[in-house]
Amino acid sequence: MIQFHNVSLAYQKDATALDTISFRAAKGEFLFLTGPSGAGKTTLLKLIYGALRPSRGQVIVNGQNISRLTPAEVPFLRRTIGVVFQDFKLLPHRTVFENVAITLEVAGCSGSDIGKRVMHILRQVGMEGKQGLTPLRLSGGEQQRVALARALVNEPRILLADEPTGNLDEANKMQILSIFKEANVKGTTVIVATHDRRLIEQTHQRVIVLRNGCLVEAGEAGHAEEASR
Ligand SMILES: Nc1ncnc2c1ncn2[C@@H]1O[C@H](COP(=O)(O)OP(=O)(O)OP(=O)(O)O)[C@@H](O)[C@H]1O
Repeated sequence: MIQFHNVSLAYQKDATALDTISFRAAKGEFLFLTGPSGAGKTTLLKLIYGALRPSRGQVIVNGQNISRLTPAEVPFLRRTIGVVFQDFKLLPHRTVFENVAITLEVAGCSGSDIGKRVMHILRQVGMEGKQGLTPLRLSGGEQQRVALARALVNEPRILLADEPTGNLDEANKMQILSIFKEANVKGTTVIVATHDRRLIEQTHQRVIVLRNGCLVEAGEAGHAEEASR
């Protein structure tokens, strides 16, 4: 499902953010991406959803080579990937409902379908009753849940989450983690970038460790045969 072959990424000449990274994530796998600040976690996620193209090597997502996608093909790739950004990227003047509905509107769903699905996912993340508020009236943790709802509402094939529990207390962290697990059980491939060692230890999932742009540990592939397809 996701394959990196000797991938390097330099934002500028002589400033390598990722250096010769190779790994595979199988369909339906759940893995953590960790490493110190500046190690390259966000950069790696950006390569998966086509926001960056590798300077060298190949990134293959859903069987497509990211470097070969035309600008018109990128939105189709993105519709299969839900992303929870580190800074949430919620639209400040739209309501919670509208922020989540956007994913479905872009995918061309009908109005009544959108209403049902948005309310269902808002219930799942514990945000029912707050659908009419704008993000500025929400706490950091609530904004994080809305970002998660927006990423999951279209039942993506891949979920990428960048520090998704940063602002949360322990109880809320566990709730978010259980939402990830539920999506994963339904078949979504989940990649979570985090500094949170406790979160990683509690879940016993595969861990990829980056340091200074290099992959220093890739864990065990959960579904090796599927990964090689
Ligand atoms: N847009 C950019 N232009 C230039 N350099 C960048 C850019 N974005 C990131 N970098 C550099 O690339 C390296 C990797 O950054 P990245 O954001 O991927 O790290 P990270 O592991 O996600 O860090 P954090 O845990 O702090 O979010 C860092 O040295 C960073 O300074």
